[in-house]
Amino acid sequence: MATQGKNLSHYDKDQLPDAAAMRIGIVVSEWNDDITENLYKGAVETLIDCGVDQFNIHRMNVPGSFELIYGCKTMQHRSYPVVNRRTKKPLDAIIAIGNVIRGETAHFDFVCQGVTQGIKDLNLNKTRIPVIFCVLTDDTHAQSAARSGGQHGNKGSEAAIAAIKMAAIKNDH
Ligand SMILES: Nc1c(NC[C@H](O)[C@H](O)[C@H](O)CO)[nH]c(=O)[nH]c1=O
Ligand SMILES: CC(=O)[C@@H](O)COP(=O)(O)O
Repeated sequence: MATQGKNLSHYDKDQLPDAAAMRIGIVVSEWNDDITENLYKGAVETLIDCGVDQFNIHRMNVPGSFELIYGCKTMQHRSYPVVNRRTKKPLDAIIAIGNVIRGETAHFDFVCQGVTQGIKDLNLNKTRIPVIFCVLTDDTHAQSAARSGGQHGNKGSEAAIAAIKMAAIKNDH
């Protein structure tokens, strides 16, 4: 089902695992920040609505979507200082937030392919911390706006739900 057939912000809290003790990292690209900030807002609001403590949500900014790979890897390996200094416990999941909009050249295709493959690879490494793909790859700004708090909901909210579900899988195995 394409996004047009569903609302990205719809979820049922009663169907989710307990997220009260979860620690979530969010890496945010600064390219198209009008879109990525809305995605971040949607993700944080949903995480808190589902029981995640706001002090257990850790943010990192990177220049563009291609740098999401390095930023998420840094968080995974716990070298990032923001990870809970007191408990020194690793994160339970990471959300990668970006927005790539097609331009005049093939750069769009290479950035999208690179980020997709890079984030896929991060889900295969030894840290076992899942990285959620919250990268809008659209032909127009209007499509991105519709998916970051517009008529189709907010992909940031969808990513927050995925992060909670995957964190539970990580912690149960
Ligand atoms: N055109 C977009 C980019 N391009 C920048 C790359 O992501 C990267 O930062 C640069 O190539 C340096 O390594 N990034 C986006 O996130 N969105 C775009 O639309
Ligand atoms: C995805 C991009 O890097 C793209 O927005 C850059 O635009 P252009 O292809 O016109 O240089």
